[in-house]
Amino acid sequence: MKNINFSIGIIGCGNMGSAILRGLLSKGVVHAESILLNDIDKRKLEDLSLTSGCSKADLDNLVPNSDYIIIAVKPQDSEKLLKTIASMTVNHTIISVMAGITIEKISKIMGVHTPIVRVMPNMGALVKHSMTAIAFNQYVSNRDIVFKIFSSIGSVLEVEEKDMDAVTAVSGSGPAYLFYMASACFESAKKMGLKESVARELIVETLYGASTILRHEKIKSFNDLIAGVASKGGTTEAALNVFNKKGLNDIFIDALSQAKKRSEELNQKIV
Ligand SMILES: NC(=O)C1=CN([C@@H]2O[C@H](COP(=O)(O)OP(=O)(O)OC[C@H]3O[C@@H](n4cnc5c(N)ncnc54)[C@H](O)[C@@H]3O)[C@@H](O)[C@H]2O)C=CC1
Ligand SMILES: O=C(O)[C@@H]1CCC=N1
Repeated sequence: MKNINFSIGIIGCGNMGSAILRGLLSKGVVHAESILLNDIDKRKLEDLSLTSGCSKADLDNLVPNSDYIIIAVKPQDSEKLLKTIASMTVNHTIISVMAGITIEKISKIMGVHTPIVRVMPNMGALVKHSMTAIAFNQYVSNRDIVFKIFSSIGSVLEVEEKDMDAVTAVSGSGPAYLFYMASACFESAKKMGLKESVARELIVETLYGASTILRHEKIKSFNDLIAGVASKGGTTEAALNVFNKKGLNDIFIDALSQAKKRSEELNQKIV
């Protein structure tokens, strides 16, 4: 990817902030010298700075020297931080990856004309397979750069901001649902007497194969894909009958709607 001349500040270098950083560097979107890092956890910051070659910076150094500021702290930690950086920003583009916090809330603190991007990536970012949804306010002029930043960690999709809480429930939290399912299959495999190493290999490769099929067969319905596995009167059908009888579909609907509701609640917790 062609290197472009702009600078990025990342505030919050935990799971998501550091995954974005690695994507940016490995895809050559910006050089390490053009990225500044900030985190209240000094040890984490030191380690990441050493391994990435990016400088650490206090906020009063990071903000004036970054064109794009990525906020990757927990939503609950954001209000004080946003208030602190509000007085230092001029023409900066603020990119929030925080669950729940709306563009309206951020602009209330940062100023109404501030260019703001609300982004929802996911943990696929660790292996450059994030599904990242992006919503802009009207003041963002350089959308291409935002797409480039997040293309470095996987796929990107522009969405309407009103859909972001649902997106968060579906793809933001989504990897955890699949890990949960993997864990449930693992427990069940062990109960049936399989060795842990065997069970893990079976589950991991099965998920990998199934997600690869999903990607290749984008136009096939999910039900057709299920039908391709489940023979009439066979083993899969026996398992699916239990899912249906116990209402697993409704459990998913309930669970994801709780995740969406929580995203909305997080927004109520600031200003
Ligand atoms: N982990 C995930 O799968 C996803 C997370 N997100 C969002 O990304 C954000 C970060 O989540 P994670 O990386 O998982 O959390 P994390 O806890 O791993 O990282 C947050 C980092 O922010 C730092 N921090 C806290 N207050 C700070 C402050 N005032 N100034 C500077 N640094 C500060 C913490 O020390 C920590 O290193 C959250 O808002 C979350 O909603 C979005 C999509 C997926
Ligand atoms: O659980 C959370 O709140 C964050 C947002 C999506 C994934 N992790």
